[in-house]
Amino acid sequence: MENNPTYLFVVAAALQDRNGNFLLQKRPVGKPMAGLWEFPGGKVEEGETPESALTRELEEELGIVVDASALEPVAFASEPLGDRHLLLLLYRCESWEGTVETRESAELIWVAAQEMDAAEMPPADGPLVDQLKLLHPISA
Ligand SMILES: Nc1nc2c([nH]c(=O)n2[C@@H]2O[C@H](COP(=O)(O)OP(=O)(O)OP(=O)(O)O)[C@@H](O)[C@H]2O)c(=O)[nH]1
Repeated sequence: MENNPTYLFVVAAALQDRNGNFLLQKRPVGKPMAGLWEFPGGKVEEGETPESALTRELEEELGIVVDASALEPVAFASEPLGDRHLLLLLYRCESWEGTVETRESAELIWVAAQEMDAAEMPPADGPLVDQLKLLHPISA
């Protein structure tokens, strides 16, 4: 019988602006996969729900306040990552309070899902981007 994998439980946001573009941030130097573009987010900590973890991460990383009810599940990734197994839940969010600005000296870009193939992203993100391409346009 195989050992159970150790899960790396991560939540991330596809923040969408009024033009339909999504926010990507560059992973800072010093972290694994530094330099790759990713959706803002991070690990779910003990005692947190996925949604509370994501609202915490968005405030820490970008200085915005998001209501959990504004997080719309859109895709997930499940795949080996090093000696662990990544479970990543991606939510779309198109409403928040405050102005998006990095609190972690990360580079930020707003980009259409159709243009994300040009951005170098972690391997788990390819299928997530494909799902974003299928989404309906944002509500007027
Ligand atoms: N935030 C985010 N993480 C991703 C994405 N794709 C992906 O494979 N990951 C992986 O998910 C994990 C997230 O961990 P992290 O180190 O960013 O989380 P964190 O902010 O809680 O980090 P820290 O507390 O260690 O500083 C990393 O292994 C990262 O490579 C993505 O699009 N966004």
